[in-house]
Amino acid sequence: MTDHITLRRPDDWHLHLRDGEMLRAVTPHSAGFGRAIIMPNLVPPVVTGQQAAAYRERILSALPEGATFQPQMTLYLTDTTDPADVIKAHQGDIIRAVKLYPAGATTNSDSGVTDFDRIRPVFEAMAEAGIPLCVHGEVTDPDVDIFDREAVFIDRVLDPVRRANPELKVVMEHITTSDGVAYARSGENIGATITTHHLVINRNAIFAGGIRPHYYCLPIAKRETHRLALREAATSGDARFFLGTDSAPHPDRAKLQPCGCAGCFTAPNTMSILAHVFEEEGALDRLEAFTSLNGAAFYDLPPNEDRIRLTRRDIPAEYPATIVAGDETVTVFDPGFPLYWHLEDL
Ligand SMILES: NC(=O)N[C@@H](CC(=O)O)C(=O)O
Ligand SMILES: [Zn+2]
Ligand SMILES: [Zn+2]
Repeated sequence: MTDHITLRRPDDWHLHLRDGEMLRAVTPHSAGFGRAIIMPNLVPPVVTGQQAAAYRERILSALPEGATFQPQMTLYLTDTTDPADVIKAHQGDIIRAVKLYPAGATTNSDSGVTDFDRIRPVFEAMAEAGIPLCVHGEVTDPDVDIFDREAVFIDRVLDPVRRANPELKVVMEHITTSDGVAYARSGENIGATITTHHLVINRNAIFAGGIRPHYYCLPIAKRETHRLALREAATSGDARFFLGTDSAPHPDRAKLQPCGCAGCFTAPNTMSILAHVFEEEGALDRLEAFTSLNGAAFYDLPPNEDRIRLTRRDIPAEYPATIVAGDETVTVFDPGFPLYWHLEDL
């Protein structure tokens, strides 16, 4: 049995680091990644190049000594985003991508896009400059069942946007369904991130013996057939699929509420969980493609040069059940199985 694997340093193509005390508490847990696409859904959101540059500095100051982590910033697209500002921020090497949240789809998305016609000039400018659009792909129509919102988004929004802008590079963020997998496979200029937790849990986990707020995230976990489709895609080696953990910390106080926040905090144990999943699928030799090669290639970046090692030991890796952020605690995602793969920095 394989007992260790060496990978190029992984990247996380979808990450929430928040701000303030939370930023300082969670950033060290992602510092072992080479790069990460940093989500802009702060309060208020990161909408200008200037705000992205300032946020980048705050992230860099929260890194532990010696970390090589490079935050890749994004702008939060609104109905009033100025195409010229997007282009300028990209040319100035401040941003790597632009993030589309349909208004109201998820955490801190109130300023998201309500009118796709108004932002057409932004898409055109991005397509021309080769700036990827990262999409939270769920419709917000309350008449659409929450488990169908991704599939309906593909038909009603994503496919029309891509037909109107075939040159626009699009990342379907945190896909959760076989529909998402099939759509990502269907065309050009498209990629899809898959989270760690959606490879592990299906929707039963949210209701196992009672309500489990720490397994509630958006898009919500779907039925088992979809989890299996995600596993197949992630472990297939297909270059269109890559890791975006969507590690999304919330204070436990905000999760454990009558109306609790969506998000799973997976940064501390992601690589150990992924090694477990890929081993179960007999695909350890394709873990590096998923975590360290495919995403970089999509973003036209070279893979990281340095390496990490994962070693399988008899004693499970230890990780904290919660971390402290100022006066708050944040619960770490519990995959429900022991983690025998230990991560070492080389
Ligand atoms: N994934 C989540 O459940 N939550 C994310 C937002 C998002 O990525 O949609 C967050 O910012 O908390
Ligand atoms: Zn999202
Ligand atoms: Zn997210």
